[in-house]
Amino acid sequence: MAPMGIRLSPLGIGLFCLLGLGVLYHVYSGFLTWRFSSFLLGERAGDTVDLRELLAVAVRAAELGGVEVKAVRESNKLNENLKSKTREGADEKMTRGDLLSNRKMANLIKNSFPGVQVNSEEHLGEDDKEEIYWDRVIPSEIKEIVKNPKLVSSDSITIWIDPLDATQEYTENLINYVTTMVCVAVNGKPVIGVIHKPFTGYTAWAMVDGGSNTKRRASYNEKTPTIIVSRSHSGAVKEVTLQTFGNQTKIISAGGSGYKVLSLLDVTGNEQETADVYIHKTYIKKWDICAGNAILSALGGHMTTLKGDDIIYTGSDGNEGGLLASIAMDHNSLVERLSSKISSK
Ligand SMILES: Nc1ncnc2c1ncn2[C@@H]1O[C@H](COP(=O)(O)O)[C@@H](OP(=O)(O)O)[C@H]1O
Ligand SMILES: [Mg+2]
Ligand SMILES: [Mg+2]
Ligand SMILES: [Mg+2]
Repeated sequence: MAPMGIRLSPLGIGLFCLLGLGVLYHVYSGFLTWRFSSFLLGERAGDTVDLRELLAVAVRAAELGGVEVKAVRESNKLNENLKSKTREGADEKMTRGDLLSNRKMANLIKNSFPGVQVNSEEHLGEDDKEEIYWDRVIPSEIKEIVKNPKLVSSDSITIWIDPLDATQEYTENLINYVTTMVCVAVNGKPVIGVIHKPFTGYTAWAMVDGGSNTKRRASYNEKTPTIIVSRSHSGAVKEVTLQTFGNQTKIISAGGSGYKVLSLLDVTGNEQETADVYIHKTYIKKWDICAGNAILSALGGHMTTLKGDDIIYTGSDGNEGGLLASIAMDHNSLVERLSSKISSK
């Protein structure tokens, strides 16, 4: 008999310890898995990263950012302010939705892959840092489509984040145009694209030579295409489009570069208009277009400057040459049709 009247059986002690270990494992497993695989995979500059993991974290980041975007819009406290002016003199707005989404997206990606270059539209200050990590679980939907890991050097990677695309429309409560986007470029080529619609919950993703959860439509009108263009940064795009494709050409004005790329795909049932070609005439930033470019490339489509040049997603954040995006069409012939009209505008 023990002094306090409690008999300590070795079996009981063993079971108690096992239970305790189980609880500790449950609480810390995500963190430990992350630490351990960081150690194994290595995310310091010059080491390798798995593109399939980057795809999974990009999807997670776009979804988490989307939660913030939606919550701020629903709170009606946008704290809208003027960030700057575009070259054409339009207001470049920023809201609490842009900032909070950026905070989630940029922290998640930077913390989980500290060795890769991340360029985000919004600034992440010291006070904005958050200890959030990806749990390193690749969703089964991704594993079923992208069967194998794809290792590349982390030095070759540039990630582009747009925490809220179509801010102008967001402030006008035209929420269907709004997306969050992540793009992974390898040696400047857009290879992974994620476009998420926070207000419908739809996410399109694709990896070049890897697979995609979205597809092209069954048919496109190449002869008299429906053209989708910007509603708030249009420049002379309508004029040029009508001169190129004729006065009967249907032009859709829509907000958001992510939204306009989705309009070229088979995403019916997600509150999407559909179009055949996306044209943008003014200056635009790489975080606005990289994800769409990657998705189109993965599906066999094209996004180029208006002159047909590839856009390189390293270095400066601006794209000077406008934008022409198409899929399942003779892209070169579109470039030729446009080029004579562009040079005179
Ligand atoms: N001339 C320009 N200068 C700077 N950004 C531009 C631009 N034209 C378009 N953009 C950006 O490209 C995105 C899509 O624009 P649009 O809706 O006009 O097609 C928007 O991104 P953000 O909302 O992320 O800032 C917008 O700010
Ligand atoms: Mg944008
Ligand atoms: Mg933005
Ligand atoms: Mg912006």
